Amino acid sequence: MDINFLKKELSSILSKKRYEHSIRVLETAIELAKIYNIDLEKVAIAAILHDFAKEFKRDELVSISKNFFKEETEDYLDNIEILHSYAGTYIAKNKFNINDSDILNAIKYHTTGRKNMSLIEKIVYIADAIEPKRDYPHVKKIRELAFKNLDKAILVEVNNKIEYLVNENLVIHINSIEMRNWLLKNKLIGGNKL
Ligand SMILES: Nc1ncnc2c1ncn2[C@@H]1O[C@H](COP(=O)(O)OP(=O)(O)O)[C@@H](O)[C@H]1O
Repeated sequence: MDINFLKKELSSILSKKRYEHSIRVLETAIELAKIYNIDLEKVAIAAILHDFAKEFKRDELVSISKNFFKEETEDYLDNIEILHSYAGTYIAKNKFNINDSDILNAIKYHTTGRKNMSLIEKIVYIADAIEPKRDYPHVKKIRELAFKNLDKAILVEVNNKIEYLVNENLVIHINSIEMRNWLLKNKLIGGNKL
């Protein structure tokens, strides 16, 4: 798959701001993929396409979700931030003929994460959270951790995200809770101290 072709397609559909974010996520994901020995092409495709549907209209996101991801999205149809990940997966599969489940899952779970995430899913998830222009409490620490201990970085990130969602009185996607419990339960973080 030609990454430059995907970049061009993306630039024609996204605002400059969101397109540039996607490029930074791509670059960050590639850096991480090199450290963690993950297929660079797969990571690149998932990272460049992760936000393809971010600026789709609500109606379109709801329609794709209802038609193609009915059970997975039925509790979240009013949350377009969640739906764009599913719509992105749909586009990857149907517009770009991507059938690789690693790539499709990395796009699908980039916002919420999930339990039993693969390495490529983790890399795209955390690259989205730590790309160089991200600026929120603890981002520096999460960025440093990502290059040393991916699971620990994700745990700190999801703790942070959950705290934000609670403070804003927003729904927390069940996949994020399950991902957090999974990381803790499997002691993937090597000790409890953060
Ligand atoms: N795990 C989650 N559960 C529920 N809502 C979420 C979750 N993650 C993100 N969101 C929703 O998406 C919004 C943007 O999330 P964020 O990760 O900051 O996206 P962006 O990549 O656009 O910066 C949040 O304000 C929240 O409404």
